Amino acid sequence: MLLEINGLTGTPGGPFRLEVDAGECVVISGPSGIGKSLLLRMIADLDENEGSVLLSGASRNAMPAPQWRRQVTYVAAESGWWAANVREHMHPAQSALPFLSQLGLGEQLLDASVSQLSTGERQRLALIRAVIRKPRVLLLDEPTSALDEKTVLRVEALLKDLMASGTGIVMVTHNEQQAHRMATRRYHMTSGQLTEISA
Ligand SMILES: Nc1ncnc2c1ncn2[C@@H]1O[C@H](COP(=O)(O)OP(=O)(O)OP(=O)(O)O)[C@@H](O)[C@H]1O
Repeated sequence: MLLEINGLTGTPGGPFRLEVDAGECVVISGPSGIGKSLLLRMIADLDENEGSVLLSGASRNAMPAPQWRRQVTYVAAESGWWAANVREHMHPAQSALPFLSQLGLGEQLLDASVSQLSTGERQRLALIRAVIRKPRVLLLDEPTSALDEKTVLRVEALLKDLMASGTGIVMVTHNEQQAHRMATRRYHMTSGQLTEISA
């Protein structure tokens, strides 16, 4: 098993149990404000939590937090940027090029100022920024909420490529059609609990 979560508890409730195999996309849906983002943040160890989280059998507790987050990467619905230009966030910038093209973004965006990006550009660039670091698990929070339908499908195609190469994905989405297209397994979140539903 790629990611094994047991007894995870924190602000959004729990104990949560969740397993994600290599190449899987586990979709979590549920009412607004129920704690879906907080659950993803707990898995990435960004907020206080307790419980067992294993990556290929290795405990999260046995590695420094930056190393964990590099392998199990949270991509927020609204991304934070720490430098003025896009390029400064892409390491190495060259590796972003094929993804820019796949997601319908021009190369010149690498030299754009973050403050001038459209919401949809920022959303796709935040995903690319995460993907080029080759995480083993992606925790995606509403990854296409700002995108038009055609671009949503481009992002989904990229995610399916990543799944085919063994990446595990946990995705929070309110988009029912997207859940249907992407999910290998689905959960519904209600107050403090996850219930498996049919994919
Ligand atoms: N750091 C925090 N500590 C305590 N409560 C928080 C914290 N951050 C958010 N909350 C609250 O916890 C609840 C769950 O927030 P969360 O963002 O996880 O919801 P969500 O299910 O992802 O909602 P949406 O679908 O609207 O994005 C909200 O009521 C929110 O205000």
